[in-house]
Amino acid sequence: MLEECVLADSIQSWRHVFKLDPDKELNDETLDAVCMSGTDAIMIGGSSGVTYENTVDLLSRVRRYEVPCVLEVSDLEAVVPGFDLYMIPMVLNTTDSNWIIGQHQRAIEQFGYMIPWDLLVTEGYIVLNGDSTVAKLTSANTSLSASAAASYAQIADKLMQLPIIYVEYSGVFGDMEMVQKIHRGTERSRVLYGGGIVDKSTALQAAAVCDTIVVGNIIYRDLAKALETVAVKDRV
Ligand SMILES: CC(C)=CCC/C(C)=C/CC/C(C)=C/CC/C(C)=C/CC/C(C)=C/CC/C(C)=C/CC/C(C)=C/COP(=O)(O)OP(=O)(O)O
Ligand SMILES: O=P(O)(O)OC[C@@H](O)CO
Ligand SMILES: [Mg+2]
Repeated sequence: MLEECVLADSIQSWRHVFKLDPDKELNDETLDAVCMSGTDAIMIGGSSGVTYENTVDLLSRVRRYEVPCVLEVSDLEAVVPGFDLYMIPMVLNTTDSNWIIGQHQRAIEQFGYMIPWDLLVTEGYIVLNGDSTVAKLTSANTSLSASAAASYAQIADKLMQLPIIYVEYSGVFGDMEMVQKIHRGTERSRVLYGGGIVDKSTALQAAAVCDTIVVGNIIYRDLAKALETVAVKDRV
């Protein structure tokens, strides 16, 4: 559990994050290896099938460990108290305002005075894998040139001053030149990259062009390969 005074600032030092999906089965042995791996944080989230029940269940299991645990909010029904931080995605390249501000407006109206604002961290998502569930769900315009993607990132960094830009290729390894261009054009926002990191090699390639890598699906397919990715923490 993080100390309150360093909560939101702590993301500035993260190099590696494991993302766990409450909608997927994970045995205790695998969870133990993930939580004890040396990763900087566990992010709980998914784009479908996330419920209050499966989120509470996973949080309570991760809480047996000291590693920070944050919730990436994708569904209001699954907002569970007790996380270290709440990551709030806004999809910058959506064609439907619901995914950039609509759900957020309704959430704030519904939760009102209960919102622990200090624990909320906004993520400007740039969704780039057109075949992913998240791209389809959010009607993202994924056919972007590198300069178009970089300009979305500059909106997040300079106009909106968001703490995080999340370059999301969920399911496939992305275009590292594009990620590098996004990163180079960003001054203040931390650039997270996720998608198709499946071993030490892909982890190192991605880590070279962003601030923080996020590793998801491989945990469920090949634990040993997933654990290799933590090696990025040894490199500057
Ligand atoms: C008392 C207490 C604890 C209160 C909590 C306070 C709180 C958190 C209040 C809510 C404040 C707020 C503004 C909430 C926003 C609500 C909301 C639902 C916003 C919409 C978020 C959004 C844009 C969702 C779209 C999907 C998305 C971007 C999800 C992020 C995670 C993601 C991309 C997972 C990928 O999942 P995966 O399953 O791997 O996907 P693929 O199948 O595509 O591979
Ligand atoms: O599941 P993968 O492809 O590793 O992607 C991680 C994360 O960016 C998903 O939101
Ligand atoms: Mg996933």
